[in-house]
Amino acid sequence: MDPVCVTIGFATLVIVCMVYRRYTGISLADVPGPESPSFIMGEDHKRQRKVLSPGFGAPESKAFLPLFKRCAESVGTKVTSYSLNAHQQRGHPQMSNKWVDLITNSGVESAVINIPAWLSRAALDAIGEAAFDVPFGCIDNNESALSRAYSNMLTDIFGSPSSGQILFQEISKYIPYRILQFFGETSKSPRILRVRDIANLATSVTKQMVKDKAGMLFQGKGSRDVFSLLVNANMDTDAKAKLTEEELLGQMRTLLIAGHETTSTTIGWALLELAKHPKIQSRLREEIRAAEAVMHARGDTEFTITDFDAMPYATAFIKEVLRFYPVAYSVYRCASQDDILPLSQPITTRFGKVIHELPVPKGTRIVASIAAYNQIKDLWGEDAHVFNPERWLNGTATEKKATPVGVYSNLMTFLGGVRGCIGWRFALIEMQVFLTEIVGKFEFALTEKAKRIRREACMVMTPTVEGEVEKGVQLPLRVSLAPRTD
Ligand code: HEM
Repeated sequence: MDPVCVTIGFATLVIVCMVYRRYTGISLADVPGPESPSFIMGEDHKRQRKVLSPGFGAPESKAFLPLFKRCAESVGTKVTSYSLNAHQQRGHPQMSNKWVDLITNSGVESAVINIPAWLSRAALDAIGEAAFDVPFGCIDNNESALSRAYSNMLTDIFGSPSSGQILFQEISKYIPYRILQFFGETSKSPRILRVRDIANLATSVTKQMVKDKAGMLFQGKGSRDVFSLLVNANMDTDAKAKLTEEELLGQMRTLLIAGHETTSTTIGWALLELAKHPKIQSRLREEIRAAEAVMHARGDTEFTITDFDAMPYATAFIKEVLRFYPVAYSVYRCASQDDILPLSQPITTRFGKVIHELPVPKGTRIVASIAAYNQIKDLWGEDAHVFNPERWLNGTATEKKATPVGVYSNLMTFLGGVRGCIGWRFALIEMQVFLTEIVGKFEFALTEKAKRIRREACMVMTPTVEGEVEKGVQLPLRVSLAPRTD
């Protein structure tokens, strides 16, 4: 079916459809926990979303800019615009500083770095501090329990399922939930064991954080992290709408997962495109350098959101990365009621009938492809299948769409409607900060393995190497220090 058909009326679908709890089997729900917003439906979802929203507004997300910068860059960054707590003021070696060490110790002025292994930990540190005000220290210690638990998590659990596993997922919808739950709790399958380990660790980490947080908030010491805002919003909510402790834990576990793997993987794909396209890389770096010069001229040492907004090429590049690599490539829904979906363009069925609307009977399971929508030629131009940031500058992608969708730039990457990504601003700022920091400092080139990178569908679109899929997430790029003329 033409992708247009899949996506027409997408926004309507999002509103009328519910997350189909068991579509992907029990394992998915068990990672963030059944009480997480991703798996809650209807009124409960509305209630949870209302309490969570104050933590993700534009000012709240912007306030994390210095923190993201610190997680991306080197020791002892001077934090200016956001008053960090004692943990956060403590400078510790961060990602790009460690890369400089690897390059200088290599003896050949460049090093092959497996990018996701670093970005995932840096993003985990960022979400730890931004969402919970807790320094996880994953960049410093890749042997920490959290680093180990999340390393290769998605490929281990969802990557390359066997025929038997696909069959099981399919028939699981006919198995009563309690039996599935029992299976989840007792199975010795390596994938289910992995889910149980992560779920247990996430529960114990989040429980401890809730305990610490409750104590601090009780003493009036809460800060501006998302969880403090969440707990405060929950306190102000009337009794009926309040979240239970289980729900609070579910929220935190969801943020841990939704908030780091998505953003770090997107940044990884961005670096791959830069390695593939040296001209795009140079142009982006030139714009970063020019913006640095402006920033230094006014006596600042850090970019502000206004600086990022004044970088048209960087903005176009990030939009193109989000279009070309929507890491959450599909969403899964089940119609909660009969509906009829109007089509903006008629389609011809297999039997030659031209139809202008699609009937969607209650119970229909829908896999809506975000990746397909983001490459519709009618919307993005004839070269929609090509990575080309220029489309955002020359008008192909910037024209006002007849049916605007999504929360950002008509892209479906963060979805839209009542279940759209709550963390999209947060993700965008994190990407701006990480990319300007690392592209300003480092140059990226392809390695032989990077020429064999494939998109692995494991809930998040992750990079693996063709012929080495069993090794999990890999994106080895050759990294050297970017030349400076100033
Ligand atoms: C590039 C980065 C990201 C992408 C592409 C992305 C994409 C998405 C998508 C497509 C959904 C809808 C999933 C569905 O309904 O099946 C979603 C939901 C969600 N995202 Fe994101 N996300 C990103 C980053 C983040 C970050 C940084 C956070 C938090 C700090 C976050 C928190 C959430 C939450 C809590 C939900 C569930 C919302 C709800 O059901 O009400 N995401 N995201």
